[in-house]
Amino acid sequence: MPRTDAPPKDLSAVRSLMRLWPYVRPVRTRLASAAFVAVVASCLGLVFPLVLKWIVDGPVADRDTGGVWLGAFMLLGLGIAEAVLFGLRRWLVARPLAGVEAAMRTDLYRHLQRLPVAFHDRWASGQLLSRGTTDLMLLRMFLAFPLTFLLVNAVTILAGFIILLQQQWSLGLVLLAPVVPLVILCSLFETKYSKITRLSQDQVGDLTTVVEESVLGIRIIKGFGRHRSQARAFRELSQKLRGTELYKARLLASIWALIMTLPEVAIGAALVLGTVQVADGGLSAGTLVAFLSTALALRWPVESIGFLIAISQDAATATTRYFEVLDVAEETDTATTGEAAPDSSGLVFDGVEFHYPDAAPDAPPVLARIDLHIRSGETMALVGATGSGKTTLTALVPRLHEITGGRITLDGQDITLLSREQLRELVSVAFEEPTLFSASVGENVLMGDAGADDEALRRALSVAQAEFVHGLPAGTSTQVGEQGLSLSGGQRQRLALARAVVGQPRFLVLDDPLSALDVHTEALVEAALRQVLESTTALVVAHRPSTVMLADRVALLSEGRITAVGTHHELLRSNAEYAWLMSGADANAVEENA
Ligand SMILES: Nc1ncnc2c1ncn2[C@@H]1O[C@H](COP(=O)(O)OP(=O)(O)OP(=O)(O)O)[C@@H](O)[C@H]1O
Repeated sequence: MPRTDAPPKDLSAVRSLMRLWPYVRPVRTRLASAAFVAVVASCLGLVFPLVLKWIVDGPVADRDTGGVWLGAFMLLGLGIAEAVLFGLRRWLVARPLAGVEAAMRTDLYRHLQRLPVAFHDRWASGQLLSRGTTDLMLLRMFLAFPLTFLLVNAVTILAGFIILLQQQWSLGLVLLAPVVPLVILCSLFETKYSKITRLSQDQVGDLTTVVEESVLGIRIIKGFGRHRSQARAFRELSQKLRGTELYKARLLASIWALIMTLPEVAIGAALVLGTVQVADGGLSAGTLVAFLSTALALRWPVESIGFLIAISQDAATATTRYFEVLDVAEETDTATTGEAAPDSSGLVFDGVEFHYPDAAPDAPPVLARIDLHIRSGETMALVGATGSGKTTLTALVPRLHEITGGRITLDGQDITLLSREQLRELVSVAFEEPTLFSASVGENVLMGDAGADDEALRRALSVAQAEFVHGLPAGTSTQVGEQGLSLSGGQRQRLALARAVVGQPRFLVLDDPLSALDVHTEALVEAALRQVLESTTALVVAHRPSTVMLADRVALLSEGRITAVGTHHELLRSNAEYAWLMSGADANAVEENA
């Protein structure tokens, strides 16, 4: 399973979250208004004790029933106003935050499409999926709730303590006493929690990868009766995640217990001291009621801090994980206008060298000193033992991987100096593993040339001997299932071939495109392909003599080097490795047909 390669950057939570600013900027007015409304609503909660003080020291002490009713209506009005303001806050943030999440998800998807193949080789798909789903959901939750409430609670606590100190400064100081230990405890908690939250989110990514692999590989799992071992592997991973989540919960529970206990003890102490002061006549009963009501009103803002810090830390980790992907450089376009005018020299590999970015530094290159000239209009077959580097060589032409030495030219133009758009117009590819998308048959083929018309589609289907599509329930509009799994391997390969030829490219790169066809269909496709190859310059990876026969010449790739070039018959006579490879293929073909 490929894994992520980005080392987690040790950014503080605030610095990580600051990176969200470009996405939050467009909705900053709404968010600021929502925060303002929430601050007002929360501070309204602090007015209740003042009204209570007025009721106790005024109408209750004076036995004024009318005054008590007036106080009760004031309290009711305050309650309604508080509820309406909190509702307004929710309404203000809901729509813009859904927009922020959608914009971030779109950017991530767009960026993933532009990242080099080497990146996708290294990163597990589940890690990318979890960043685009759970991580973004965490971020939306953070922007909707903790971001506002950290501010709201801070303002409320500040305002509350000013009121408390004004009412009775000595009791206020008693309540302030737990602040210092709480700040120290919260900062210790944050450090521990940030590590465990990173681990948990990475484990969610690993779990997503396993689910995705199992769903895509369900045929293999069932075919080999591996469902029990797969389920066991999944259980082990989910147990690990469960352990991490339980540890997280324990951490959260312990900080929450401390955050709740210390203020409660302080309130208890203030209550005892306050009662003594009332008994001594140094404090009015109304002031003590107001004081204690204010302290109780501050309980939730204080107690929720642990929970808010935890969600903020989850969000900071999610932000780091999101930007780990977004910070990876996209493929660059180095197109220059001063490039030589095209000639008709065909496809030339000139001293090409390549090693995979993740290969060990001392490992020999996968391809070394490749010099190969495929003349304009010529078809060159590429033959070699398994693992000799054929697929790698074909992937270099459309720049799925960047060469690490030498150069490749198409009709005299260096491929690294062409824009990717120009390159895609010149070169078409079909791989051994034909990938189709959840779209109609026609749309899948037209991916090869978005501007192609119905006539071009019909011609491409005919060339690839894919006329079976006309017999499908909705013809070319028939939807193919995920990854084309509703079609047979041979049908998928023919559609992939049709996709490669639909744009009538000048250069065609085919990686053993006929491997999944039966002998009769292969003969038909070959006949049609022969016509296409006449008008293009082609490099075709071939394993069987029948495919080699389509080519004008053959290049033999051996351990990453071109060791012989010639016609099929020349090489059969003069090259033992080639003769062995071809006879091996023959033997296989005989076995297959037996
Ligand atoms: N993404 C990758 N990262 C590192 N090494 C790779 C990667 N892909 C392939 N290789 C290595 O490069 C070498 C050549 O692989 P390649 O797929 O090009 O061979 P091939 O000739 O096409 O084989 P086959 O005929 O079996 O398809 C192999 O040793 C393989 O292990």
